[in-house]
Amino acid sequence: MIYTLTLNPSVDYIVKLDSFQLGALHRTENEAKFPGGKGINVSRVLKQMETNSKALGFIGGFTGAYIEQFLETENIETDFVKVVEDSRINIKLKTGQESEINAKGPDISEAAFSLLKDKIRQLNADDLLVLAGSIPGSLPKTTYEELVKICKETGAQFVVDAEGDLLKKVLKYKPFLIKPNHHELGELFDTLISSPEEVIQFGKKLVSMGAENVIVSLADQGAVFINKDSTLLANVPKGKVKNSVGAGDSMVAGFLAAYERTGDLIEAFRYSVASGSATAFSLGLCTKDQVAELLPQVQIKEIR
Ligand SMILES: Nc1ncnc2c1ncn2[C@@H]1O[C@H](COP(=O)(O)OP(=O)(O)OP(=O)(O)O)[C@@H](O)[C@H]1O
Ligand SMILES: O=P(O)(O)OC[C@@]1(O)O[C@H](CO)[C@@H](O)[C@@H]1O
Repeated sequence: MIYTLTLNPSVDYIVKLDSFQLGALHRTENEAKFPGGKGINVSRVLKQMETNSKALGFIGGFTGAYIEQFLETENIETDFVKVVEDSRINIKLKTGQESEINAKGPDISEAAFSLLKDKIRQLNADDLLVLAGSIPGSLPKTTYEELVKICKETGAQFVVDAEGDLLKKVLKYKPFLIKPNHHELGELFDTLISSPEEVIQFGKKLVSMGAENVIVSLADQGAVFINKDSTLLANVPKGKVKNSVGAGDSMVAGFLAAYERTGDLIEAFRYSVASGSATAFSLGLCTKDQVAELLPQVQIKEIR
C-alpha cells in the first residue's frame, strides 16, 4: 500500500486578484480553498488515478477537521495524529504572477511525534511511504532521516519530495524516487541550473549519491528522468497555466500510479509529466480525464 506523509498539512486559500498593491484594500475576483500539503496532494491525485493510499501526518483544530473531512468525501483513507493547534492556512495569490505565503503551522509535541513513528513502524516490505513537504519548526531537522531509517528497518520503500539538506541527508538510504525542480537541484550543488543538459549532469550525481530514480522538472521547459540505466527527456504539453500549486506533487502521484499499474518506468514518466501539466492547467489538482487528454502530447526521448 502507498502511504503519504504530510508533517505540516494546510488549507490552501487561492485568491485571484487583478493586481496587488502593498498597503491597499483588495477585493477578490474569485477564490477557492482546498486541503493542501504535498503528501495530501499526492494522495488526492493518486485517488484520481484509481490508486488507493493512506494519508498520514499531523492535523489540528477546525482547519484540520476540514482537511480530514474533505479527504473522507474523496474516499481517501487517513490516519492523522491529532495536535492541539489549528493546521495552517497557506495563501496562494494569483495576480498574473503566482505568490505564496506558507504559514508556520502548529507545534508538534514529542508525544505526537512518537505516535507518528509508531504508525510508520507498522509499514512492511510491500509498502511505500511518500515523505513530502517541509518539516514544522518544532520538529528536529533530522526528522526525515529518522523516519527513513524506520522505513529501512521495516523494508518499506520510500519517496522523498523535499528541499536542500532534508533531501541530501536521505540520499544514502536509497530513496525509490526523488523529484526536485531545477532550482532545487541547483541549490543542492550551490549552482544555477537553467537547461535540461545541466539537469542531466547534476541529476546523475544524485543517482550516484543513492537515489534510485530521479525526476527533475523544469516547469515549461520539460522534465528529465534519470536512473542508473537510462536518461530520458520529456517535453511538456502546451496550455494555459491556471495554478501550478501541486504540479510537482501531481508528478510524483502520476509516476507512482502508472508505475504500480504497468511496472514500466518510461510510461510512468510520461504519466508524471502529463499529470504535472494537467494540474498546472487547472485551478485545483488534475483529474484522470485531464491527464489522459494531455498524455499524447508528451514525447519521451532517450538520451545516450
Ligand atoms: N508553463 C507550463 N506549461 C506546461 N506544464 C507546466 C508549466 N509549468 C509547470 N508545468 C508542469 O508542472 C510540472 C512541475 O512544474 P515545476 O517544475 O514548476 O515543479 P515544482 O516547482 O515542483 O512545482 P510546484 O509548483 O508544485 O512546486 C512540470 O514538469 C510540468 O509538467
Ligand atoms: O510549506 P511546504 O510544506 O514546503 O509546502 C506546502 C505547499 O505549498 O505545498 C503544496 C504544493 O506543493 C501546497 O498544497 C502547500 O500549500
